[in-house]
Order: sequence, then structure tokens, then C-alpha cells
Amino acid sequence: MTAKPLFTRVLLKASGEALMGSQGFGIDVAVADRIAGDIAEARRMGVEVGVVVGGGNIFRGVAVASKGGDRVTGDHMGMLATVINALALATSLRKLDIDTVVLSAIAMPEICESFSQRAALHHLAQGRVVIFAGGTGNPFFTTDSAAALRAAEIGAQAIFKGTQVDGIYSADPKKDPHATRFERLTHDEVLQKGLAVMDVAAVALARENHIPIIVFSIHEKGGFGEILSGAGRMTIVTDN
Ligand SMILES: Nc1ncnc2c1ncn2[C@@H]1O[C@H](COP(=O)(O)OP(=O)(O)O)[C@@H](O)[C@H]1O
Ligand SMILES: O=c1ccn([C@@H]2O[C@H](COP(=O)(O)OP(=O)(O)O)[C@@H](O)[C@H]2O)c(=O)[nH]1
Repeated sequence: MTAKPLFTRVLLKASGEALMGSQGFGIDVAVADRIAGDIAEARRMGVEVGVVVGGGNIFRGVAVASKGGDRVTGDHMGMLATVINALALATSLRKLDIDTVVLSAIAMPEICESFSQRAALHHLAQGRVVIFAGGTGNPFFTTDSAAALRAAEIGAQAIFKGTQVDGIYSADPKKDPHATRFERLTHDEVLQKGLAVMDVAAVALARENHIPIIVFSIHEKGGFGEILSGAGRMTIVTDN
């Protein structure tokens, strides 16, 4: 991929669920390696990349709450799951000789650096891929909200939500085969139409900070590089 990217600094939200591949649980190393390859391509294009990883392949807090357990403890477990995924993705990136650092919202200094905006900006300026682990560090949030938050903190030009589907549809395409894909939407339209590809808090935070959201399929090899060049299937969400 030699095409000129349209962005110089972006935030990639990598779905936790995508990392499990066809296994149904945990991390499929081949998938982590492939996603790392796509991030490496973005680096070769000269794009600075921050990554927020999800944890849904390992644990979601609501799973505890739905069985009568404590939601906050469940969310703590979910945030720890994102750290596991961040370490796996960092390992895959380092195998490709991509300089990578993991910054966690929850301090665990024996394992990785703690998040601070200053550290993130420093590492990005040094050309490192920065993986943001631990979500926002708070229960009752999601890694989509963490993506919007970190994007604002690092001054990312856009949030790239790499997910299971190739854009935002009129309804959940996994449930409604007649759902149609939007090419463009505004943040307001996503919220007003209740399009549930990202949670409301994440979309609202992106809207407030005028950060576009680009939803694309993370399963498409080379897809991230293509999307960075303005090609490929996606939905673009902007202010107007
Ligand atoms: N209107 C919609 N357009 C696209 N996807 C939707 C829509 N409504 C619900 N979804 C679902 O949202 C999912 C993405 O959200 P999420 O569970 O946060 O995934 P992840 O964080 O793993 O990327 C998609 O896989 C899709 O099935
Ligand atoms: O700021 C955050 C981010 C995540 N989580 C927890 O971590 C889990 C995994 O994150 P998410 O569901 O966003 O992962 P993804 O859907 O991207 O795989 C969530 O279900 C929450 O329990 C949380 O409590 N606060």
C-alpha cells in the first residue's frame, strides 16, 4: 500500500470480539498478527496510531450483572480483559519490529506503563504505536467511550472503529438482512436514529470534540490502510 493517507494521527478502536477469530473465546494469535500487520502498514504510510482494544472476547461486565453479580466488579474484570488483549496485540506488533508501548488506565507498573496524556503524546511523537489498555479506567463505560476519550486527548483526526460489520446500517445487519448501509451520517443522526453500532456516550463525546468516526470491518485484510486512503467500504460520521 503506497497510497497517500488522508490523516496523520488516528485512533483505532479494535474490537475485542474480533480477536477471538472463529474460536468463540480468547485470542486467536493469527488474527492478532493480521490486525498488527494492518497497523504496521498504517505506520509505513506515516500515520501515527493510537489503539484502544476491547475485551468482549474475554469478558464483559454485563455478563456478571445479568447473573445477579456486582456490575462494578464485572466491569473491573472486563477492563482487565482489555489489558490481556493489549499485551497480545503489542506482542504481535513487536514481532513485526513495530515500536509499541502499552499504556494502561489502571496502574500495573510491573506489566505496562500507566496512562497519562503526556506519555501518550511523547510516545506517538517518537513514532511508537500506543495501545491504550484498561478502557477509561471506570466501570459503566465501554471501550468505545475510551476510544472517543483517548482520541480527544491525543488530538486524533478521526476514530476508526474496526468492528464486525463494514459500516453503520439502518438496523443491526446481523439481525436484519434487509438493513441498508449508510455512506455518511452526522453524529446527531446516529444518536437520533438510535443506531447502536457504538454507545451513546462515545458518539456524544466524539460530537462534542468534533471528531469524525469511521466505521469499517476489521476482518478485511489491508482494510485499515485502504480506509486511511479514503477507499474501501465504510460509513463516515461527521459534524455536518
Ligand atoms: N445500526 C447498526 N449498524 C451497524 N452495526 C450495528 C447496528 N446496530 C447494532 N450493530 C451491531 O453493533 C456491533 C458492533 O458493536 P460492539 O458490540 O461494540 O462491537 P465491537 O466493540 O466488538 O466492535 C456490530 O457487530 C453490529 O452487529
Ligand atoms: O471504560 C471501560 C471500558 C470497558 N469496561 C469493561 O470492559 C468490558 C470490555 O469492553 P467492551 O465491551 O467495550 O469490549 P469490546 O466490545 O470492544 O470487545 C466491558 O464490557 C466493561 O465491562 C469498563 O468497565 N470501562
